Amino acid sequence: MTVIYDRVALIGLGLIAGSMAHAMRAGGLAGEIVGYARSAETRAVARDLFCDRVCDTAAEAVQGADLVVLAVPVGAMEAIAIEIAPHLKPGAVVTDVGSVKQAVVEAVAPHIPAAVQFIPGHPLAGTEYSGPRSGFATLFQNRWWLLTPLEGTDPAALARLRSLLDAMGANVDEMDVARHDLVLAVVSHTPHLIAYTMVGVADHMRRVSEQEVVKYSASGFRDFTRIAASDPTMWRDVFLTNKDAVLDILGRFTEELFVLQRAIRMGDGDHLHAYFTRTRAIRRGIIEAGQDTAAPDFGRGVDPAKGTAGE
Ligand SMILES: NC(=O)C1=CN([C@@H]2O[C@H](COP(=O)(O)OP(=O)(O)OC[C@H]3O[C@@H](n4cnc5c(N)ncnc54)[C@H](O)[C@@H]3O)[C@@H](O)[C@H]2O)C=CC1
Ligand SMILES: O=C(O)C(=O)Cc1ccc(O)cc1
Repeated sequence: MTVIYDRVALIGLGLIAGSMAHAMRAGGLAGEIVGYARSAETRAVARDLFCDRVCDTAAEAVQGADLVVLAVPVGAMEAIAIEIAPHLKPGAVVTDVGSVKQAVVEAVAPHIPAAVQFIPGHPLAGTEYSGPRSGFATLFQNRWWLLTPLEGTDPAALARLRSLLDAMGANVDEMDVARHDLVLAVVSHTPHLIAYTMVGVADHMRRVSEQEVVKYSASGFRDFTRIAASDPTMWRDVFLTNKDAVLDILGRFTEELFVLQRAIRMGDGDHLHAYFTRTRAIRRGIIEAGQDTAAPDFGRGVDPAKGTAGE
């Protein structure tokens, strides 16, 4: 039980902020946890469940805070940064948890005073649930937490933030901002878009085939529905702000899809078999690297590297 920051301010009190607060409380990592959310109802729930104190404005919440965490949708970051900037304590650290980094850096960094360090971050951990009741202390256990420090970041401030994330159970890594957005477009953003699309197709089908799609949905589709139940505001902002990287990956995805489509049409079993053998090896590589719990799980719940994947 070592206090790492005397006062932590959480701006936005949903899944991620709530999980951070639970984890900090469980580990005794913060002297005081102060929170701000737009709605009085969210503030009241957060006060009951995980905040020591809540404030009616973000400006008030950050006063005297040693660490400020921006945990709102990516599109809301700039307005918050503008509001809190004049009230930040010199020497404080501001971090964020947004799923996209370039857009957040552009929206937030220009407003942060020189006496305050801004260290952007992103936990690769989440669920399809949102809001102040959805958080839990173990969300970040053995999950990646990527930091994308900017030029001139104070090494001591970075080390302190890393020690907090570490104490919450996360595996911390540092990455360049642009690389982060490209990698996340591959492992998280585009897969989410594909899930949204597939569930949309099934919804359309349901109108044709009545209840069968829901009744007989096997686990591949059920995983898609879980992902497609994620917060619409958050994901709208992800796609609007990581536009270039997602469009790049989506272009590659459609090219591959057309090749597979043609192989099916032509009855080219050899092509399909070779392709699926290659993708199975990628899954095996993830398991062997011990990363199966630290990466977003878009899998079918059955491990093809260990047994039969059929159902
Ligand atoms: N949900 C997930 O699986 C993950 C989310 N993230 C990122 O974390 C951030 C927060 O996400 P969650 O905690 O999941 O969301 P959430 O929906 O559970 O909580 C968001 C909070 O922000 C507040 N908020 C929303 N719009 C706002 C606005 N315009 N102005 C001020 N406050 C506003 C909401 O009232 C709520 O308190 C997002 O930037 C998201 O990209 C990062 C990793 C995983
Ligand atoms: O629930 C899932 O499968 C996720 O992929 C969680 C997630 C969502 C958004 C992120 O930026 C990081 C992780």
